[in-house]
Amino acid sequence: MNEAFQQMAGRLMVALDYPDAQQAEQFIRQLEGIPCYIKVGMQLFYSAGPAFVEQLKSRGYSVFLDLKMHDIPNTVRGGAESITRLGVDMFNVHAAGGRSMMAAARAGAEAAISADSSLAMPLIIAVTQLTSTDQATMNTELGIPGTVQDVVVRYAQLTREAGLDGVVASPLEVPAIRAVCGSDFKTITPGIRPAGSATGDQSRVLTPGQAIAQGSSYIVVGRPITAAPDPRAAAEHIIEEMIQL
Ligand SMILES: O=C(O)c1cc(=O)[nH]c(=O)n1[C@@H]1O[C@H](COP(=O)(O)O)[C@@H](O)[C@H]1O
Repeated sequence: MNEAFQQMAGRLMVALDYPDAQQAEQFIRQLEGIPCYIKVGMQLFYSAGPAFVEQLKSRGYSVFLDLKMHDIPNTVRGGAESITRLGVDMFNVHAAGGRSMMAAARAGAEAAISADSSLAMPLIIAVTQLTSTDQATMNTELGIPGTVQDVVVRYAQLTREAGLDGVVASPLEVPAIRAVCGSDFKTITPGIRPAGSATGDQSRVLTPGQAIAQGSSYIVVGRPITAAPDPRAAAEHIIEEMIQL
């Protein structure tokens, strides 16, 4: 495993969308030695709980806890404080909760850090428009007018003004986000589909190489790795593609 591979592996977030700790653990063992980021989402967290996250951290993994908080500011503040105590590297909220809700997430994380100086400040990220949402759904079902790209950029600006570190968006929108929010503002991009793989419920997709070429800070990949006949080979193939572009 050369240096370029190791560095790029750190920009691959593998979504551990499994029903329980045992199945998640079996999968992780197949990726042993690949220094990728691990994303724990609702399915696994609601089943395996904080203990599983703490165990990943004690084994040296970088962990993105994807619980997409969206609630009143006081509740999100408390949630962010509890999440930060788990020692995760990144967590997220919905930008649709608004500026004060996002600022409350930051305040909660800061409260946890000031109570325990052994903790590091996690990156706090806001979801703009889910990558499963297409233009028609956003306009008609959600009642939000305009293009997806314009709405995503507006949410990204609001996220930045609220003091958060970056957004979740499709890789398609990354150049527009970077143009407005700058290159230090993180872009976390799911909606990744290697050429020829099933899109499933995702709408706004690009390949791993295209996403890196667009400027994504991190790409999030679930089923193209977890459902592959050989997950380790699938992950390695994706990292090689990321390096080449
Ligand atoms: O916040 C996320 O991670 C997220 C936001 C979004 O807009 N779209 C999205 O797919 N995700 C997550 O990214 C992962 C994508 O998984 P796959 O579609 O299987 O590659 C899932 O765990 C989703 O929960």
